[in-house]
Amino acid sequence: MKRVNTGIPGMDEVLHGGIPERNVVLLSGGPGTGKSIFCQQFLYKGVVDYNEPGILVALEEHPVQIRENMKQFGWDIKKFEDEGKFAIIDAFTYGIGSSAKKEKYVVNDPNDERELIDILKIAINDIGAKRIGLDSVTTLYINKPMMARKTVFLLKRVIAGLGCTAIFTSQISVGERGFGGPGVEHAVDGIIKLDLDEINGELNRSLIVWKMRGTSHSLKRHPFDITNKGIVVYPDKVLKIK
Ligand SMILES: Nc1ncnc2c1ncn2[C@@H]1O[C@H](COP(=O)(O)OP(=O)(O)OP(=O)(O)O)[C@@H](O)[C@H]1O
Repeated sequence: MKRVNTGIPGMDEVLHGGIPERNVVLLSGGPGTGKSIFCQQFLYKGVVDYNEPGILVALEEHPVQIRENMKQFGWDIKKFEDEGKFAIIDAFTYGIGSSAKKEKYVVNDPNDERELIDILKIAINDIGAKRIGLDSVTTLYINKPMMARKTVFLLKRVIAGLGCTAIFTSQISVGERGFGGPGVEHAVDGIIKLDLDEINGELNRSLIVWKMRGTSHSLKRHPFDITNKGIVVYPDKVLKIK
């Protein structure tokens, strides 16, 4: 089976070789745990190191802000957007008129999953995308939890059907035990949980792979850092939080 390298140092070791191709992975965590950075690194390194075009579906942040945030890690995506190897789908600035017009791919109503899927399909075909990051999937069903499973399956069919591999970020509260609700947790192919825990007066970052269809993987809680070059995972270290 083909695997997709995450582009995150140490992470492929934790996944025993990378994410199985066409998997949709839920990247779940509380506020500030590093979900957006993980997702952006997966996409950026995909283009730069593996020549795999990527699409970021932006539901939580302004595309301009995303480009700026990525730059602080040295990830300048504008160049790759111009070369047709990277695309941002703006599903954030809807309803505020002119600023949305500056973006090439714009979703006018993210509550209409058909529109989102149509634009996603166009963008995938335009750039030959292999990787999708959707930040965050929570936004798509926060007002309609009964629709979560249906929405995720719709997206999964399109993404896997077109040969892409995806990371969907999922927002949970501090201390919450789940990953984003049963409808979503069972529908996705993989779950990676990012955590921030206070130990001896200091916040510690760690992650754990809860499930990953198509591969064995580490069952340990691995510490990771966010550096000025992005996320680094320590596959040989284990963090005990209890
Ligand atoms: N240049 C940097 N170097 C080190 N750490 C950084 C840097 N930039 C941001 N961070 C850390 O990353 C955190 C934000 O990460 P990120 O935006 O990926 O979180 P998130 O899980 O998506 O959060 P939310 O759900 O609240 O949007 C910051 O709170 C900060 O601790």
